[in-house]
Amino acid sequence: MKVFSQRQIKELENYTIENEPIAAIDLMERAAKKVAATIIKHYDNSRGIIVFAGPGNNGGDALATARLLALENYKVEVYLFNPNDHLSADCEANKQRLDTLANISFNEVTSKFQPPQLNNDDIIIDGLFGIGLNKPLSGGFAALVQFINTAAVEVIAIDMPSGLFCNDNSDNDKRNIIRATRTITFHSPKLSQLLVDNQEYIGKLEVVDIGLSEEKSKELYSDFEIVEAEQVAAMIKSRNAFGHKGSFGHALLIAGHYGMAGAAVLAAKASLRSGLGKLTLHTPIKNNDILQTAIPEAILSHDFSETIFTTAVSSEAYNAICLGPGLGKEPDTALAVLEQLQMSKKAPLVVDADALNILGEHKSWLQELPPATILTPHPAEFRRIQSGSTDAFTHLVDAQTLAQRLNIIVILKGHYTAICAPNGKTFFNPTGNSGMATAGSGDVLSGIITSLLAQQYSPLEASLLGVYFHGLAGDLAQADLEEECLIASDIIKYLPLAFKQLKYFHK
Ligand SMILES: NC(=O)C1=CN([C@@H]2O[C@H](COP(=O)(O)OP(=O)(O)OC[C@H]3O[C@@H](n4cnc5c(N)ncnc54)[C@H](O)[C@@H]3O)[C@@H](O)[C@H]2O)[C@@H](O)CC1
Ligand SMILES: Nc1ncnc2c1ncn2[C@@H]1O[C@H](COP(=O)(O)OP(=O)(O)O)[C@@H](O)[C@H]1O
Ligand SMILES: [K+]
Repeated sequence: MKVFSQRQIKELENYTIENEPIAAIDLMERAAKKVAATIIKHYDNSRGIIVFAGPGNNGGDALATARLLALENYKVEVYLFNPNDHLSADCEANKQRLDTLANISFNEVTSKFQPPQLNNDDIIIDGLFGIGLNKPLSGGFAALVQFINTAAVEVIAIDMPSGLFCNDNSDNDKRNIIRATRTITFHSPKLSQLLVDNQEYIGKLEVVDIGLSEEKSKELYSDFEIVEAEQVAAMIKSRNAFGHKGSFGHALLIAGHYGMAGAAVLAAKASLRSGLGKLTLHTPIKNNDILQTAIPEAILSHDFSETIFTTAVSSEAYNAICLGPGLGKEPDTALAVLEQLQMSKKAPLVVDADALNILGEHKSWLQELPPATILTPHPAEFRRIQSGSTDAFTHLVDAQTLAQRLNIIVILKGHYTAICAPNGKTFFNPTGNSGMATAGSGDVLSGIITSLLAQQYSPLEASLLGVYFHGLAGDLAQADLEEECLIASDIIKYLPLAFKQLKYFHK
């Protein structure tokens, strides 16, 4: 599913109006019916509804929704804010349509606003501004947003929480953005709705279909996409019935300083549970007993050091290499990481965890990353290697720039993990849940991706498929175990089910 810009959504709307064809006011009515139906689904008509409408089409949606709810016997109080004595045509038309209804209290605010008394179980509908916002809110609208945000009632935003831009909010004044309980957005999620920073404004996101042209949606190009099950299911290779362990790749995992052998176990198990033929695990000598016991399927390669990684390994024998889980950051390990990067030009490479932290301390070494390398930073790791910013949109842009500059893939982990490809495209992953916010989940992901790389999936396929599988296994685990109880090993335990679900997606 593509994620469209504000301009593209407008284009889609105009195309639909001209070619369906449908009058703009009827498209607004269709949108409002979806909003009203969603509200009716969640809240019965004992709840008082206070509608705040702005002067544009978002306000028009809000007025139409107010009318539809009043017709369902909700008690509705409307405030239409029209400080410049100018309403969009369809907002004006919906204002006229309200006139015919007796059971709505309607107030048009042109200058002074007397805030209403609110009861605790009232619901505010925020229809001030949608995707047409063109500058941060200020003045009277900012004051109104602050009033709404201090009210102890549920707030439902239409299309966007008012004050939030569709893309970049890094310079926005965050005090002047509606903090909604629920946002009902039209057609598809907007970019800012996928970013962690904005969740406190969006609340629960619901996407409603308002019948915009599918033909035009297909035609429009977007750099941003949300991955779909069908798309990744189609990537899965069939397994040769006559295949032997050499047919399914030999991966090298360099992981686990003494005291962090668990990271190596998790990555190793996840790789073997994802179709890999053979795994060599390079690790300090002291990890021998625990690893031989915990993961007998892996072949061990011992470092010269008892406790840390100090010696790079020739990449010749391997189809994929993973460098980083639980590696530590000792100076000798850092030098070995540099050497490993220089020696890994032949096999596709995944760089994770402490190997990323080492790159953060030696930024010039990023130049040594072989083309098509996959980096898997969580936000703190990404800050160390690339971006001083704490803003999620800036992170995304910086990750895209890094991927393009070094011709690599950057997987920015989190809810809606962003997979930034070297050609400028970014894919958001829809699977996964907060139960996966538990130590070791990232090691599992590196293991899965490395395994897929070794099986000859392209770096982009391995990233998209790996991240999707990881999240799906987490979701299946969560369905049985509850988020609170999930640990990283459970993600591995549910990988077989995740594979099954995707492999038989089309059957
Ligand atoms: N795009 C679609 O497919 C559809 C859109 N609809 C609605 O239309 C909305 C977009 O409508 P509009 O383009 O009229 O835009 P909005 O209603 O979001 O806001 C535009 C109005 O607000 C003013 N404005 C923008 N930023 C301001 C600021 N910081 N301070 C004060 N005034 C400001 C603009 O000058 C304009 O008058 C969508 O969010 C959605 O709610 C629906 O009616 C139906 C379908
Ligand atoms: N709330 C969440 N929703 C979806 N996925 C999540 C969530 N929290 C964490 N994850 C996933 O779990 C993994 C955590 O990785 P990471 O932070 O590197 O863990 P660790 O370093 O402990 O192994 C990432 O793949 C991330 O996308
Ligand atoms: K809104």
